[in-house]
Formats: sequence, structure tokens, C-alpha cells
Amino acid sequence: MKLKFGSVEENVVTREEFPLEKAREVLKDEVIAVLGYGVQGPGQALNLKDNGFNVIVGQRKDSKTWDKAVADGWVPGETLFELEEACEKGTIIQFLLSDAGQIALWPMVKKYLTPGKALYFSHGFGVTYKEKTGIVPPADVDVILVAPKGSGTSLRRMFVEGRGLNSSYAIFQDGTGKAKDRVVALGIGVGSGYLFETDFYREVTSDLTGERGTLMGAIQGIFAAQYEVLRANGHTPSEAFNETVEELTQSLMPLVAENGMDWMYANCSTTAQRGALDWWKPFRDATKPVFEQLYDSVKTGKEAQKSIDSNSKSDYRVKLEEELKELRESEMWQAGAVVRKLRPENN
Ligand SMILES: NC(=O)C1=CN([C@@H]2O[C@H](COP(=O)(O)OP(=O)(O)OC[C@H]3O[C@@H](n4cnc5c(N)ncnc54)[C@H](O)[C@@H]3O)[C@@H](O)[C@H]2O)C=CC1
Ligand SMILES: CC(=O)[C@](C)(O)C(=O)O
Ligand SMILES: [Mg+2]
Ligand SMILES: [Mg+2]
Repeated sequence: MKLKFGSVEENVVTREEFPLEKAREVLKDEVIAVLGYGVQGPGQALNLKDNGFNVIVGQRKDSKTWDKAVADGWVPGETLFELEEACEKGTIIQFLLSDAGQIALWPMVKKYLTPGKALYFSHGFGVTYKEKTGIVPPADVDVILVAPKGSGTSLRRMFVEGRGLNSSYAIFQDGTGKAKDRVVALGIGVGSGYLFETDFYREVTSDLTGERGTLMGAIQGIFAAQYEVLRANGHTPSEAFNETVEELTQSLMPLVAENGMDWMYANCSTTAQRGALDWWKPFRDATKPVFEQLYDSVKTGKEAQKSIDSNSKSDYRVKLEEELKELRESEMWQAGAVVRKLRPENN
């Protein structure tokens, strides 16, 4: 259906319009091969299975995630295979390796993309940056995208709770004439609450911006800046953490999620509202140049190149873990660990 977002009309598909029964009908003869069992792999594969689709998992043997797949109920030789065998068996190949891993495995995957199959991504990365990735699919397959707008962990949790994460969907290439039905059926099948239409380029550029920006990068930056100022002015770690992070995640963000920013403001004191209404614009103005720099770095392909370069190294996991450890061991997040333990529900 067409829906107005502010003054702009967009295409959206809901579960009411495209019910699960219809999705099952569309995909009844397909074997969905989910390649990779990292973060998106488990979420999407388990949701598809629980929704009654014919799904198999392809994963490197002798890896921790192979063992995780077995623990999740996938059976070696029946529903769990080496990557190549899964590619052979699948009629729809869900390419859910890391974006760098997709480059390494592409020559193998390509061999099994025989006419009529579908190649499915959860990110516009590989196809959009084809000069860097070498991912150029053959013309007689469907090339489609369902990108859950959140962690695979949340996709699974929300499905189990009977909720649904929103996803974007796109068709890069309709090789069979069935791409639209296939992509929407898969979107509903993996547990999306609703699907909004995009294209591969807009998906990857908005996604890379969002995760580097307010969703992950900017938020940590702004937390750190406020925490440091509070600490430098004599506030204790617990006070600084509570006024920077804990109150936001526990009390205020749920109100924003429920009914928007003005609703959260309206549920705070008039003193807080006065200050927040005065200060949000200076914060916008101070950070906007950084967001412009970020978008430019995404648009010119610099961000993609950086992530390919670092994530293609054999020790990338070790290096990432070192950087995560540094965050974890910073005073702010050490204070956070103590504060989280104090929550009555964690006792
Ligand atoms: N992490 C998330 O929640 C989200 C991820 N996406 C997209 O979904 C796709 C999958 O991402 P994640 O689940 O985060 O991936 P991941 O980083 O967890 O890796 C997935 C799997 O790829 C395998 N792998 C990596 N390199 C390999 C190689 N060279 N050879 C064989 N296997 C290899 C790993 O063993 C792992 O099982 C990506 O395109 C990502 O951008 C989209 C939305 C959210
Ligand atoms: C979870 C998600 O949607 C991200 C942040 O874009 C990602 O993991 O790449
Ligand atoms: Mg994303
Ligand atoms: Mg992303």
C-alpha cells in the first residue's frame, strides 16, 4: 500500500496485505539456503523454519558457529551443510556471510547460481560496490534484498515475542519475473513486521550512515563527551553514568519508542523541557558538519573500502575484540556493568 510519511508517499507491504499463508504458497517449492550463521543467519533461518518454510543452513564446518547451528537444532547432513553443498541444494541463496566474507566466497557461490535461482542479500553492499567486491550476478537469476533494520538478535527475539522488526526490501534484478513475490514472501518469512521499499544503493548508503551515526557511532561519542565533562567536574562514576546512559535506556527511550520525542519531553519536568528545547538545536548544529563528512565518506565509497580492507584480514576478529575490550574497560562502561547489576530484575 501507499503510505504518507509526513508529506512523502512511499510503498509499504504489511502482514495484512501479504499474510504468511501467501508467503508459504509463493515459496512452497523453494529450498532456502541460508549461508552464514553469524548474527543475521540464525535470526532469519530460525524464523523461516518456525514459519514453516523449507530452509537449510550452510556454514563452515569446524567453526564455533557450526556448533551453534547444531545447538539450535540444525541437523548435519539434513538441514546443515558445508557452504558449497548448501549452494548446490538451495533455489534461493541467502548470502548472509559478513560483507567481507561474501567477497571471498563469491566465486564459489556464483557457480551455483543457475537460471531461475534467487540471490538474496540483507545489505546493498556487495552489489553496490561491485568494483570493490567483484559481485556481479548472472542475468538470469533474481537479485533481491531484505534488510532487517536491526540486529539479527533482535529480529529473533521480537519474533519469539510475537512482534516484528521492520525491514527494507529491494529488487536489483528480476531475472525470472517472480522477484517481487519472492522478495516480499521472504521478507514476511524472516519475521519482518512490515517492509518498506528501497533500492540497493539507498539501502547501503543509509545503513552505513545510520550505524556510523546516531545508531552506534555518534551515540557512543556523545555519551563519552558528556560523561567526561561530568567526571571532570567532580561527579562520581555512578552519577555520571546514570545521567548519561541508564536513565536514557531505562526510562526515556521507551517513551520515545512508544510515542515520539514530544511525548517523552511531555512526561518530564517543565524545567527539563525548557532546557531540552533550548539545547537540541546547538547540538544539531555542532554535529551536523560531522554527519556531512560521514555521508560524504559513505557516498564516495571510502567507508566501504575501509571495512573491506580491515575485515578481510585474517586476524580481524582478534583486532575487533581488542577494540571492544577497550570500550568495555573504559570507566563509563565499567560503571555501567555495576549499575546494571543493581537493577532489581537482575538480582
Ligand atoms: N549483524 C546484523 O544484525 C545485520 C547484518 N546485516 C547484513 O547481513 C549480512 C550478514 O551479516 P552478519 O550476520 O553480521 O555477519 P557476521 O559477521 O556475523 O558473519 C556471518 C557468517 O559469515 C561467516 N564468514 C565470514 N567470513 C567468511 C569467509 N571468508 N568464509 C566463510 N565464512 C565466512 C562467519 O563464520 C559467520 O558465520 C551482511 O551483509 C550484513 O551487512 C544487515 C542487518 C543487520
Ligand atoms: C543492526 C544493523 O542494522 C546494522 C547496525 O546496520 C548492522 O549490523 O550492520
Ligand atoms: Mg542496518
Ligand atoms: Mg549495517
